[in-house]
Amino acid sequence: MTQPHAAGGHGLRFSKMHGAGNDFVVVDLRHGQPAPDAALCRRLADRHAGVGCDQILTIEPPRSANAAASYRIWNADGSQAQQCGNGARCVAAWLVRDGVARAPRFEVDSPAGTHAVDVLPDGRYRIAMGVPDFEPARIPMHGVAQAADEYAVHLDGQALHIGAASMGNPHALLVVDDVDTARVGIQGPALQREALFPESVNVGFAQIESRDRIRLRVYERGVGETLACGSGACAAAAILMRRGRVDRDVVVSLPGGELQVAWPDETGPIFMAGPATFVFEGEWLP
Ligand SMILES: N[C@H](CCC[C@H](N)C(=O)O)C(=O)O
Repeated sequence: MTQPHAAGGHGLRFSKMHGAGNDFVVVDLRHGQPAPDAALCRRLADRHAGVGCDQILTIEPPRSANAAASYRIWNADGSQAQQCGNGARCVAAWLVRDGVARAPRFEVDSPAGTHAVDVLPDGRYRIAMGVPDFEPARIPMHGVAQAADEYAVHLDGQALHIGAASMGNPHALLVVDDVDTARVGIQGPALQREALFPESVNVGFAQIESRDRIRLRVYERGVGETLACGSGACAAAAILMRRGRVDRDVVVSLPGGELQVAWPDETGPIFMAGPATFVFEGEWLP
């Protein structure tokens, strides 16, 4: 596959960004360059021989009438994903810097839908992340007829109870007493391998500190544990709000930073606010 070439250069120009420590290579494909294939994504994501990132985000022409642009998402292992909350904020910041999106409010399209973006006075970005979906067939979960607050799974030699939701991408949640001692590296990949999740799953481990504060670690599909997961923060908050364990507006504290998640109306979108940071600009040499 030929390398997508930026105009004038020999290589692929990119922006390195992160959202609360979840880091990205952002590539502008609005001028017809081909999307990266799985092999190129793996090379870009490699933290020794490549740039190093959790996901690759592409900026592409809008798919809906009023959006400034659309984006797509590839994990470090080359697999494609339908949503990336931290990535959505970085795409929004990229579009504002590029001048194609006008603060304070515009829209972006993801594979999961169209999202309103608010540029907040403190420099954070708030994304309407869509309505969390608890329907097992759409998460997807295999062999589960009815949505429930908890599902029993036998994992890591224990009988565990998980929550599950889709933000366009699949999420499972385990509530733990202490995220610092949670068996993230064992139970995360083990749950991903379960037939229960035919498309694998992002696995969150949540400690409820108060009714308006959750600590969360996420073992992501296609990456492993990341410093933050925006769609995972939304899924965790939505699951715990639905169970009545937390209020409708919570701080989600992840190893890489804090996100604010609010879900005022169960029939409406869940909102996630947080930072988006530019780190450097680069050129990928073929
Ligand atoms: N690993 C995820 C995609 C990235 C999600 C995460 N980085 C976020 O901020 O939402 C998946 O395969 O569904």
